Amino acid sequence: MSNTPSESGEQNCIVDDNADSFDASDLKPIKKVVNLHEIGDYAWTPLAEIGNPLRSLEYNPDTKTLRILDQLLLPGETKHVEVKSVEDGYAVIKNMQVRGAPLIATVGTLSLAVDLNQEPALSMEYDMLFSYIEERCQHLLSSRPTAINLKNSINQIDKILDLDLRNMPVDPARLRKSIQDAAYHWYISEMAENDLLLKNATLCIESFSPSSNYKFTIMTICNTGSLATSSFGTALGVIRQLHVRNRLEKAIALETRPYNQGSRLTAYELLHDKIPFMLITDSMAAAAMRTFGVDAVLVGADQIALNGDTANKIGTYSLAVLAHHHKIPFYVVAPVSTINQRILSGSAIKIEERPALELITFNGKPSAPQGTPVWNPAFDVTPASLISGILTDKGNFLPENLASLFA
Ligand SMILES: CSC[C@H]1O[C@H](OP(=O)(O)O)[C@H](O)[C@@H]1O
Repeated sequence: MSNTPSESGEQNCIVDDNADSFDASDLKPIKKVVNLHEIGDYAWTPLAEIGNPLRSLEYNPDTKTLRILDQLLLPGETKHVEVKSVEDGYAVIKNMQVRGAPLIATVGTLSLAVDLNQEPALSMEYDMLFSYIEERCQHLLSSRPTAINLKNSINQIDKILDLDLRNMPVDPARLRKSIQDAAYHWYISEMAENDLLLKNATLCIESFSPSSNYKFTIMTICNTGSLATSSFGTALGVIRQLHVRNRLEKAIALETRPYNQGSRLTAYELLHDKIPFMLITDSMAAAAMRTFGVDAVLVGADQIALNGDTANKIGTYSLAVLAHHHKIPFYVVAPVSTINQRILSGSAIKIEERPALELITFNGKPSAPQGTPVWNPAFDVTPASLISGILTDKGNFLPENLASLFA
């Protein structure tokens, strides 16, 4: 937005429709992170030692069998679906039976491990198997374009393919096992990185506490918990940690139209864990910030550019603008596997558009006339200027310092 003084001295605002950042120069963005080495001793108990999360998936590495919790049916019905191939993996991701950037990567990669344990892969010669794996990976990648974790997990598979090709003599059984081991390693690593992420992020939030027993009120959007990861979650994982550490007053969860990850999934998780919270509509966010003394907004991510611009569920950008206006710290909580090292800014992030039907129906019933024209992007991009910090498994960063992770 730029102002050009008229002859009378009044200022005429010329709105720059292409401005990708909210530049309210009278409001300085809150930029503050703290890391473990700055705090010293920090009593920490991994959530895994406290309780079991809701499990979004079950994988048996011996039998190579995979089941996922069908999130389209939650909260009304708890039903598991077998994933027996990459095609099944593609379908459950595309249909959002599983969703959440970290979980998408883990389910997609494990579906490849399952696929290679049966025909036709089992009887393929090396060259055909190699091409088959490449094609199946590309198919998985086409399921949902914005969540970068899947691309990063498939990059690991590509590295194995390259290495295996140089390891003579070629052996299809060895190749299958390498890919299956890598998929399982990605799954186990996702859980390990979640613990580190929660330690770093919770420490950072707690370090802003005005007293040692202060309880935080945290606002969050979408679902970033055990139903978006293989473990306890990112932003919602921090809310879990604050609760078990007796440092949470309440969470304020946005329902997150139109898929309603907040009302259907986050409320489901918070009730399951008996965590104090309240559900609000997306349109209530500003009034809630003004009414309930929100201490911080914590959100997840689907893709983070090297400058810290962050793609996340649609509505996140408006939440960042509101947080900025209300002088509330706004944090992105995400594993490093959500960072896209190949892009410098958020303008390069491809935003997935979801089917119109998801916007004009609710629970299968019309919520708008058939044929209503809609715009239904699944994500938006929050500029780094509105982000107080990016909290990761490898440390907490001011957005402008994020690229140092890869220097
Ligand atoms: C752990 S971050 C999950 C991330 O993914 C969600 O999107 P979707 O439900 O469409 O997969 C949302 O953007 C969350 O922040």
